[in-house]
Amino acid sequence: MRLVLASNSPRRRQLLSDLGLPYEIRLQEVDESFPAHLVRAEVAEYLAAHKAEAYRAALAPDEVVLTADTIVCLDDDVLNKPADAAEAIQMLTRLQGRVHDVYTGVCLLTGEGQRVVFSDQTRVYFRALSPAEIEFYVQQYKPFDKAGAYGAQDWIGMVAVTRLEGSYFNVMGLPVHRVWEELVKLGFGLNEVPSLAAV
Ligand SMILES: Cc1cn([C@H]2C[C@H](O)[C@@H](COP(=O)(O)OP(=O)(O)OP(=O)(O)O)O2)c(=O)[nH]c1=O
Repeated sequence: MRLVLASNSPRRRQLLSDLGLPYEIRLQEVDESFPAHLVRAEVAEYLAAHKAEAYRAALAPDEVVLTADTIVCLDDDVLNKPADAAEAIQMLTRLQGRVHDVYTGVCLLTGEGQRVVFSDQTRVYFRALSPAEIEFYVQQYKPFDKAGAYGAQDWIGMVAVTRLEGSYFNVMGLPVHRVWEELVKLGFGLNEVPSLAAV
């Protein structure tokens, strides 16, 4: 089986590399809109599965494509990527001092048509941030490629996140523990992970 990662996200590439399984990148433009009636956990799974469908026709029988989508949920709202600095500041002003949930949906689709879709939830606690801290973060880090306008792995993660319930890697964009578990079921294994001596 050969693994294909269909993702533009540098965090997902890094996490999958750290997991140790060899993979190839494949990319195609996919629309990221979703039906309004879906509830939170369903949105991430829907988008991950929707992304995978774009690759189905071109998959070789021995390939499995991995797609994912991360969303940030606050109250009843889904926060996607901010369009500009003003929207990023607005999102972070809402998130500061609050608890929110991050969902990452993942789809694994094999060339033979087997499809596994799952999602993971992490609860993230933010302490109160000052307007100056929020503005500093947005100006310096320009988090426009990140759901909810923040990266738990960068400066704001250090100064704002006081507590996590669930997987940290899930917040970064890939619930690697679940990905590993499902890939093992599909036939991947330790024999594909290079030993430390060989790295
Ligand atoms: C909440 C949070 C999100 N993110 C990132 C993960 C995702 O890359 C991004 C959410 O956008 P996604 O639409 O999930 O992913 P993407 O468009 O970057 O990549 P692709 O669709 O090609 O796979 O936000 C962080 O890096 N850190 C965080 O703490």
